[in-house]
Amino acid sequence: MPSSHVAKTSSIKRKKSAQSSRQKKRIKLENQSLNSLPWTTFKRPLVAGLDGDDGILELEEVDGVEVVYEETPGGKVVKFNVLETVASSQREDDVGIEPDDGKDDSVADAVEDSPSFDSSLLPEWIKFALHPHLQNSLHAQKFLSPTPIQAAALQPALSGKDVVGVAQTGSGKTLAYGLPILNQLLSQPHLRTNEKRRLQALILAPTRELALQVTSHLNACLPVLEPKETGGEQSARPTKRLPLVSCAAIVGGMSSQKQRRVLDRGVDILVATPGRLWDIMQEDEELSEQIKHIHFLVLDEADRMIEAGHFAELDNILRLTMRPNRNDEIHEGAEESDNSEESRAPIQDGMQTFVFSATLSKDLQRNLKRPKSMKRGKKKHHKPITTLDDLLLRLDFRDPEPEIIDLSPVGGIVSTLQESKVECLSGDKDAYLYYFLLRYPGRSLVFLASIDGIRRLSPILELLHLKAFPLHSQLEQRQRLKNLDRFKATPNGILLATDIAARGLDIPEIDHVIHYQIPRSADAYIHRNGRTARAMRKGFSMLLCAPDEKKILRALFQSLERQDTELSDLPVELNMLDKLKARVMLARQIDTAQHKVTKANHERNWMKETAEAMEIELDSDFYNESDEEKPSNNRQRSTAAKNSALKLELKKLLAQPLIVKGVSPKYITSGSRPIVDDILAGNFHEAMVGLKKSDAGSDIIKRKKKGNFTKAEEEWQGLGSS
Ligand SMILES: Nc1ncnc2c1ncn2[C@@H]1O[C@H](COP(=O)(O)OP(=O)(O)OP(=O)(O)O)[C@@H](O)[C@H]1O
Repeated sequence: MPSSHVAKTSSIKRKKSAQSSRQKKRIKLENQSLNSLPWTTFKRPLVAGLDGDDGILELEEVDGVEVVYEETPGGKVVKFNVLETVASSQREDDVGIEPDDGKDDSVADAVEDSPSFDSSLLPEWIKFALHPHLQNSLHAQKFLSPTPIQAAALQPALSGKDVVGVAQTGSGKTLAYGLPILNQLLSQPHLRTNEKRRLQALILAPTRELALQVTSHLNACLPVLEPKETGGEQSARPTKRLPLVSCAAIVGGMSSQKQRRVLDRGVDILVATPGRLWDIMQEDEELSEQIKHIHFLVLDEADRMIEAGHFAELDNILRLTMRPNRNDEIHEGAEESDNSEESRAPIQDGMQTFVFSATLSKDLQRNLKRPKSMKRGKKKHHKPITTLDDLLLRLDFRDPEPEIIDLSPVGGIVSTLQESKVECLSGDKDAYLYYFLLRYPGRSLVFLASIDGIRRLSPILELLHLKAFPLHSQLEQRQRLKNLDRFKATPNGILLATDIAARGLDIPEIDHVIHYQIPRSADAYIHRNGRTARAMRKGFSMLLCAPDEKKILRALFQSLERQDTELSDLPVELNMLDKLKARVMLARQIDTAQHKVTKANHERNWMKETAEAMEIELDSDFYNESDEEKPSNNRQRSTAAKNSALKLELKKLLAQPLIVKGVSPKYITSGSRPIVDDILAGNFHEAMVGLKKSDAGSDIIKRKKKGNFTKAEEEWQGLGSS
């Protein structure tokens, strides 16, 4: 069992022994295999307890199971007896609802729980006639009206059409495709049977985090069926309630054993990253077979899936969803598929396809509109897919005229977003970033071009007492999720991320997005910015632009059909910046010195360990030299002393108040910038004496003269605070 996935069998035993033997006798026992036990995720606090857990990402427990050791001729055998009357609630947290084997007759109970809903409470949703469960959850989540993309996509999707939806980041695309799927599944007769569920919908997402997020988002719209109390002797024990619709995630980096178990029990909706899904499909013919018969196929952030290099897996998975004749056409001339025989099996003809993204080119949308015959003619000469256009043109839309809904704003600007830039030398970027983070406290997501950049910046910000968490592909999955959790739970937290965090992540209340380097493409710029200003909230983005990046910035804006001059310059208190530069310099020096010591120690230890392992004797020179580097020797002591001195100096600098030019902290009513009124009004900046508390967007607006505002800035002023 992987370390990230530990079963709490000890607690099972405890719980079991606490029961009265009288009750035990009355309960019928059924022997089951380990994988078919009614596992449920063990709820742990979000942040507390994350440390010291040996990196365990997720715990599972089973309730009502007796572990029995049986003596057999072959030795001792462990058996698991499940108490038939007992089962736990099936709701899982981030990985989705884990459905059961469907043998329990409480399914009918679940269906009877269908609530009625007073639709007049949600007048804006009435015309979609959604299932009462969905209306209930929309109301509970305070989604009182559909977002524009939901309003536009729901009608065609509910009436069975294929939909390609393009809408700005944070505009509610997940439910634009999710509600039609959930609506259909909630109304299906299969819920009234005890059969194992067959896969109905497959949602493909480019990253693990996005797949998990989509799963939670959909699960949040499903009713939570409380365990039902049974009367009489067993009244203390709840009976199992099956989820009406089960939605689970299959992603890399998490226990594949558990994910297989979830699949074995049957799910209605599978949200997956192509890589892990394909891995599992290789060993699970039944799953491949089920995918051929799905009713809904969704590609979320399809363009990113191409960037992430999931071509082969994606292509293989998509082939299974094609009708046989279409599959032949598309792959004519291409390599023979491993599944060519299977792909001739009858396919679910009524499959609906939904493709959603914030960025799909107009050309592509036009191409999708073209008659099928033209597309086919063109495809015959095509090589294997390498672009999004290739991929989408290969999708086997059953609908001859997929509904194309493009609500993307011109140039990708979200109206609630205020964009800005700071032009500075490369070497000054750390200081400007530090200035921004101190001047405008809030939750900030900083995008860097490389993992090395994150590794360099992370300790510097820590030395400056800022709470920064890294997120990049070389971190283990559990560390990635941990850091995301910490970032979400830390007020004024900072996430240092590569473009892995650019798409789809819906982290509430990100106030600022900072581009430490110019993003590689216009799409990346749009998606990165899309992590803030979501769901009509205000957001702010800032680009740090070095002289050699200006050309790239201009080109990037040209491809967005915009001018880079539209970006406002962030006002900066330059004398404050000088003080911050000194702190940053010191932090860098300390980090470099620490890095040198760690590196030297690593190398020395490595040499010694390798020599020992290979039973080689090292030269006496090595010991003489390395003796000099022992912690007790002079050189080491002097390095340590230097480091301590630097740290002390930084400590002093950090303790000194940052005072704006013209302010007299002693005589607060005098000086060229009297601060008494701000102090009395409680409107003073805590870290920078002499400045008012404010947000970056308002500071830009204040500096501009009336009439010089861009359209976006005018709209931004009309919004309330976020
Ligand atoms: N009808 C609604 N009313 C209010 N909030 C909503 C509504 N629908 C969705 N939301 C909220 O809006 C936020 C953004 O939704 P979602 O993640 O689906 O956006 P998206 O368009 O997929 O973004 P991205 O392109 O960045 O992936 C979520 O927090 C979601 O809960």
